[in-house]
Amino acid sequence: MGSLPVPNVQSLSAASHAAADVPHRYIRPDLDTHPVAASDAAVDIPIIDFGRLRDPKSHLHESSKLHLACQNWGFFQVNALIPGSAFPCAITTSVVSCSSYLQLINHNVPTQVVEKIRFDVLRFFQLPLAEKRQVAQAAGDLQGYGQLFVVSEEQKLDWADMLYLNTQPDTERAMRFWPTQPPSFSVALDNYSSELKNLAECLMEIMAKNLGLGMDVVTEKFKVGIQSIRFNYYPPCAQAHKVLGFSQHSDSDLITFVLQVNQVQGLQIKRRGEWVPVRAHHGAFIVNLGDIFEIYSNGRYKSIEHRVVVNTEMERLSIATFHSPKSDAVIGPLQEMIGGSGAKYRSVDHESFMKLFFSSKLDGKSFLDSMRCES
Ligand SMILES: O=C(O)CCC(=O)C(=O)O
Ligand SMILES: [Fe+2]
Repeated sequence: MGSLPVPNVQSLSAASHAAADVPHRYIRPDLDTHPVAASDAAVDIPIIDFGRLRDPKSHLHESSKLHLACQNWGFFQVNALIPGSAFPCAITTSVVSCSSYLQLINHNVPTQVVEKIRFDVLRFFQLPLAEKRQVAQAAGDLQGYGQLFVVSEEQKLDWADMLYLNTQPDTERAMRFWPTQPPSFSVALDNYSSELKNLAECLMEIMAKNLGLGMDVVTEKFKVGIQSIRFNYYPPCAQAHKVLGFSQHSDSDLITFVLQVNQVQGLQIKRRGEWVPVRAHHGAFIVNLGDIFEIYSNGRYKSIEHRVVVNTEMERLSIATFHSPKSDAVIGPLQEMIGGSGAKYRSVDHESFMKLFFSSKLDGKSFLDSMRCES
């Protein structure tokens, strides 16, 4: 697997003060042709209360709201702020539905766990390049500091650097890629990883039940087998409107949680042919379903196409946490989901699925399209 070596974008950004300094491999001439909705397009955020989801008296009502939102969009926002507080206290989740997000409030992921990883990742990317390179990707490896999805010398490149690590199970951790600076990074990441795994399993259980699946399927298919975390660093760019921080793609996994580390927006989701900016609240998790969820549900819940734009003045940072089934799982429509219309996707083993994903250039949902059965 692995990715072709490319320049460090943080250094490029520091060196390219004028528009003409941005190398042509990052410039996308067709970017203007993709319509972008006004930045106030994402309004009316419906709220799902996680407490109400767990309360037998209100569960039915809340989970049917969640189901509708998943069916229509498959995009969530998990907000860690309570009104009037300078610090996040309770995690709230919102799901983007047809014209809105949906928020799930009252979820108790400890504030300090979120704040600690946010603080440490900022400190990591502020280190001098030589120090960050202590955990540089090795040739042929996905994990470490560098880039992913670069498969040819011709393709356009993303204006970003990243650090990618396997975090669950412990046996998948390659500690040589875990930063030792700042010194608290590993503990902060370990804590964050466990909390997010629990949160992912909680939400997936409710979603699977909403699809009519029994506890046996939940245990077999919706437990987190593999979790990996990608720290994204998008430096400012003198030609921000001509580059992308992250090419359009859908995630390959079951469910992803994105934490925007600082207050610079940039994530956009595709809705009815238009790119819609996602306004992440401070301390919010943005949750989206990945391709495996779409395949498992035989297309009832869809993964969502998204991309990241960058800023002329300010850096942007995010942490994306991916949850996939166990490595020996079969990735294909669940028997219970196939129904009369037949399987819409092929079944493959998880390893082949991941190899295929990481050896492709990111291009919208084209990877998932390659998994569709001929009709
Ligand atoms: O930076 C973001 O907001 C999104 C990152 C993302 O889509 C990813 O890491 O897969
Ligand atoms: Fe993504």
